[in-house]
Amino acid sequence: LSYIITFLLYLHYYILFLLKSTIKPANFPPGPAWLPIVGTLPLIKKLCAKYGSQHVALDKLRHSYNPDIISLKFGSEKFIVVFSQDLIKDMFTLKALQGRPDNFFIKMRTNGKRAGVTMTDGPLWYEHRQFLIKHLPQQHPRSNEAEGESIPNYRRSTRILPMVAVHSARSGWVYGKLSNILGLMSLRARAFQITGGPLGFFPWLRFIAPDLVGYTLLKSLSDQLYSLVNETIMDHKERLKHIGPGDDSTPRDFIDAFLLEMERGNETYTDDQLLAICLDMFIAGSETTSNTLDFAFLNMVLHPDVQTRVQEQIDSVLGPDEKPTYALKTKLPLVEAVLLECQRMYNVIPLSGAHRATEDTKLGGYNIPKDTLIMSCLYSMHYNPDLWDEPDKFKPERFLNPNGSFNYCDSLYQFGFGKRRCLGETLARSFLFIYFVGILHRYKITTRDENISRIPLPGISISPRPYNVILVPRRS
Ligand code: HEM
Repeated sequence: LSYIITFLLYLHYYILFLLKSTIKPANFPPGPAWLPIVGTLPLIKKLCAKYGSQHVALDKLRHSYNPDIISLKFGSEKFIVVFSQDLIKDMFTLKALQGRPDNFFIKMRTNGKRAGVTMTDGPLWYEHRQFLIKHLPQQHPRSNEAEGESIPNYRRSTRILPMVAVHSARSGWVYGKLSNILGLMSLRARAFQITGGPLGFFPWLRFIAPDLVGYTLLKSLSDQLYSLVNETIMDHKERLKHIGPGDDSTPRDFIDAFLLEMERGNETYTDDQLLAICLDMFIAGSETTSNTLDFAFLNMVLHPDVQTRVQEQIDSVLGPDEKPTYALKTKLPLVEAVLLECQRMYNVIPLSGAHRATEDTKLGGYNIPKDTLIMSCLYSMHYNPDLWDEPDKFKPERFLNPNGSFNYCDSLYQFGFGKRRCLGETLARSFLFIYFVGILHRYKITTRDENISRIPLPGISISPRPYNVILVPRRS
């Protein structure tokens, strides 16, 4: 009898627990009902299947609740998604909303530890973000190499950009070791949505269906990245053995600078933290930059008239044998306008990485309890007809004044905003500019493919569906 009573008691508590998990906090933003255990996961999965991607699904869903802000629940994690420019700005600037989530999916990148910059918060994040900004090159150090790039190589080059950022070795050295890892990174970007999916909320699924939930892929990627970055760090350590710790003039790159700081005894500067930062750079900077450039070339194929105008402007400032540099930016306003319009229409991170409330706070008049996760749907903002005239149309001229000069616009948040704004922004912008100009200077890009899709492939970062192009050299 005592067994039965114990069982019934447990069952009672379990049912109470299940019921409690469906109750929303007071004055929480509106959203779909929460089911026990899974929350709103099944609904979002269904909407993703219907609309093809998470950002479009959420953009549609908001109209049934509040077009500016909605709430969701994935497993036990409470999520808020914001859509209007005002609330997105608040999310990026309110001090209480600058934390990062701390779940299994996120910690898998760093061998189960909370380390690095992109997914940490508090004093560790602040200190290391500042250090990284100080030691990152603000432009591609070998920008002139773009001039010699062939189309097949530009993707590879942009994808190793993060390695170039932390490590000053010749790119050729890095290329040789990276091809497999770059392939895995693409698979990772396609296999997951920005929220991490079921693996983030139900980590035990990795024991039941490791392939299905993406665990095998993530493990293989993090093992290979770890080994590559570790090898690079070991090379740096070997060299620094012969150099005194007090010698500030020696750092060749970010890794050197970090190792010297370790030698000075600064205790948050550890091997794990250095590895994690290098991995962060790969994950944050690789697919984002190369996919942005892919979209830019896609738009040149789709809009040959714009391509011709861009080439005319490039030819007016760059001789046939000259190499592009980032300094040309002010002389090529149309190039800037085209690149920004591509980033508006095909923002590679349409749902920005999640922030976490570090204390109870308010957003848009609603209560946001501590540890709630918040994402901004940049896609909705970049297609908001109140901010953009005919947002579905490719119109680079929206970034130009009537006299053809560049027209700044403050409603484009492709790099985020506020204290967590992308710290690779300048590097990425210089890369995009130099490769875009370098390739259009040399080639006319056309296609015979009549069925090029404008609908991106979904994932953590979106990318164009594969398309065929013909490259016609512009000079013999
Ligand atoms: C076109 C290319 C890129 C785009 C569109 C992009 C976009 C973004 C966005 C939207 C964020 C999130 C801001 C937030 O959560 O509030 C971010 C963060 C970040 N990005 Fe980028 N990024 C790009 C390239 C790069 C590159 C090349 C690097 C480094 C080499 C980089 C490093 C980072 C880092 C470290 C963070 C985290 C900052 C933090 O949490 O403090 N990104 N990026």
